[in-house]
Amino acid sequence: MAFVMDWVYGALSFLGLYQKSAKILFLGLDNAGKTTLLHMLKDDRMAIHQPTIHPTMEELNIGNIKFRTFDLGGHTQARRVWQDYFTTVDAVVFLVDASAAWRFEESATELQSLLGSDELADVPFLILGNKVDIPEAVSDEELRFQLGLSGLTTGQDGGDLGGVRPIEVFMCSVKMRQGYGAGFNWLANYLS
Ligand SMILES: Nc1nc2c(ncn2[C@@H]2O[C@H](COP(=O)(O)OP(=O)(O)OP(=O)(O)O)[C@@H](O)[C@H]2O)c(=O)[nH]1
Ligand SMILES: [Mg+2]
Repeated sequence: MAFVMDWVYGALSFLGLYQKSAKILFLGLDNAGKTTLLHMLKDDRMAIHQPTIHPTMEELNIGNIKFRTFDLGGHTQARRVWQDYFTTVDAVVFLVDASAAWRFEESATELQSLLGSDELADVPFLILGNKVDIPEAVSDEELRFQLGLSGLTTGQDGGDLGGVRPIEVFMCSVKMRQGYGAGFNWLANYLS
């Protein structure tokens, strides 16, 4: 909880300087935890959600800063509309269920196609390996390897990359309120 609040205030002071509203897409396969994360950020509680069928826009208004988040469904048919949301995106948060090894290949395919998209060429990607509370969840290194990200990530310290597109993996458990705060803190470094 403290971590999330740290992120909120950290990101706010950062974004506040620039009077910006950030448009953030939450993407990833169905069942990865996108809607759960969004509502944890919004309401700070774990709610049960139906699979997302229709794209949902949520505005997180904190202070005078507006975060516009787009939660898109992850099942195969819903993925077709992802690209309709790519214009003027400030960041992509891509969730992966780190405990579902049988879906890593499918997840890697979707992620690599997003990374290769012209419209998202300069957009920072925060990749969250979710559900580390489940014993079957793989390690950070294993997930990077499975997603084809070995050697492509830019470092968790959030430093200046001299124009290289920021990509990083953070392991987390939305359920346990762990790990994603650090990920958003990292991302805030690259929202200008
Ligand atoms: N154990 C565990 N379960 C989680 C965690 N985060 C989400 N879940 C569960 O994962 C399931 C799917 O979560 P959703 O948030 O609906 O997933 P989604 O990515 O929005 O899925 P779609 O809307 O179908 O694309 C739910 O049963 C959540 O309770 C976590 O950190 N740990
Ligand atoms: Mg959903």
